Amino acid sequence: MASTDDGPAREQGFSFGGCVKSGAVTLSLPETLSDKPKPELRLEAIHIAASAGSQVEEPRDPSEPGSAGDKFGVQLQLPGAKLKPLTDLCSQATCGLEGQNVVSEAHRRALKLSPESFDCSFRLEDTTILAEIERWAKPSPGIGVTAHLSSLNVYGPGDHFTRHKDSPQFGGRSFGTLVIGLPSRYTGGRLRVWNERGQIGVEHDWAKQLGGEDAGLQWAFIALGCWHEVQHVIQGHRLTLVYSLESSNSRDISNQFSVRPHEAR
Ligand SMILES: O=C(O)CCC(=O)C(=O)O
Ligand SMILES: [Fe+2]
Repeated sequence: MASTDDGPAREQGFSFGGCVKSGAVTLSLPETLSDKPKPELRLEAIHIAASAGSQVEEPRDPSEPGSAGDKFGVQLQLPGAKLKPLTDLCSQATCGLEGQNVVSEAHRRALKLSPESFDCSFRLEDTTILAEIERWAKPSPGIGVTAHLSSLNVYGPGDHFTRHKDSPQFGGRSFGTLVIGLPSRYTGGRLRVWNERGQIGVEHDWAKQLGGEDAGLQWAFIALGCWHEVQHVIQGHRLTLVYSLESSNSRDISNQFSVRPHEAR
């Protein structure tokens, strides 16, 4: 898989991203009943024109309180995929509030699945993404990067994640988060990132880029300590793989990753 430069966003060392070429991505889910075949979802960002009989999701007022029960009542038709086997396995995503992990739809409304509950045909190691993160986010040589898959996130209409900072992990060796956007059609759901002082913002608007002839997987790096949010999804489903990034260097490196590149190099 090749990776492409995303221009101005890359100038901001605290968050940058790109696109890796990819065909369809398959998600394999555990068998729910022993006599049923293992469910598989094939995700492709191909636009399907609405036709008679197809179900279309209505945009929802983001301020409208939603319940998990009605969230997937009307399903977006993903080509070759129905999301229900996936969403049935997911749980409501939590967020850290006053030191506690809680479900608060005001702060985060999304579903999530932990890595042991699915298998994904996307292989980060077959891409140049980690090499690019090492190259662009790393101020000094010799720092290796390890990515730990933390979850698959599913954002349906009205779902979002308000502005937050990710928690440090790995005894001070985490330096950021990698988000991979799986191919699906949706609107809204922009990922906005600000530097740690909240002054400069970068926007990763993947919905705009999906579904073209050369659709690929979008990715974004978010340096630890930076504010970020996922804006409300309006239509469709936004599916992301989220990785925590660990540095092989045991020094506290978070400050080095959050400076702008022209200051760092
Ligand atoms: O799904 C995303 O785009 C980002 C999720 C996020 O910020 C997180 O999991 O901490
Ligand atoms: Fe986050």
